[in-house]
Amino acid sequence: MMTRLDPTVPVVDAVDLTKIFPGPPAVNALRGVDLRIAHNDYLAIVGPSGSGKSTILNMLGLLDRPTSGALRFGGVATETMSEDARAALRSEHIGFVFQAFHLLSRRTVLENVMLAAMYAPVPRAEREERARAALDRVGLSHRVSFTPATLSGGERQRVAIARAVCTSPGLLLADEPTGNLDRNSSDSVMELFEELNADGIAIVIITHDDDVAQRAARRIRISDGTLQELT
Ligand SMILES: Nc1ncnc2c1ncn2[C@@H]1O[C@H](COP(=O)(O)OP(=O)(O)OP(=O)(O)O)[C@@H](O)[C@H]1O
Repeated sequence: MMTRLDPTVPVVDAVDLTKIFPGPPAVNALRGVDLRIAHNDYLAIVGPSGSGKSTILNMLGLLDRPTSGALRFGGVATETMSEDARAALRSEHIGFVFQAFHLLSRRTVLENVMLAAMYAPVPRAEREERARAALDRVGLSHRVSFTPATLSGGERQRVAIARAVCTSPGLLLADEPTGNLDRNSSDSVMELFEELNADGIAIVIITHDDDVAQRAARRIRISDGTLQELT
């Protein structure tokens, strides 16, 4: 069964992370990064191209390992974990949203969302109900049997968000989620993030859009692999 993260423990506590891509030439993508994310945080990461935004998001999402440093997820040390154990943590506690939606074009909206539940410890009998609830949550109950191609960009991103949250993760990681959207769709995605955050999901979002960054409660600038908290 699913277990929830303890809200009194940071969702992520990263200390002195470095990441060196060996190359050649070797790239120091993260240089001594400390980052603590609380269960109610809403954090935007901004920074120029190549500064390390995707690299840090991949660490937070347990998709990649640091070269050195420590990263605790929900209070649990992840450095010494097997890939299988990391994948299990990821599918249970972390939702991902991408700029390009990454929906399966031949599947319906409902099937796309149900697929996320298949990879998480959600009992088979609960998957459809969970997926329908998540789609209701993002305002797309009337689109369950459509295919992604028939939806607007904003609707597609809301399906992707439903897919990310249908397993009730404690952390939502979003890489340029509004990068392909017009202002109106972007605003509705941001409203949704604010509601999800108020419901207790920690959110980390990479963005180039100042308006999007301004709506986050916390902002961090990354430049050349070093973090700076903005006030
Ligand atoms: N697999 C890799 N092998 C070698 N170098 C890499 C690899 N991945 C990233 N890098 C380098 O690490 C640095 C940080 O890359 P990263 O993708 O984190 O930047 P970013 O801030 O996300 O950029 P963008 O905004 O363009 O997506 C860059 O110099 C990049 O070239």
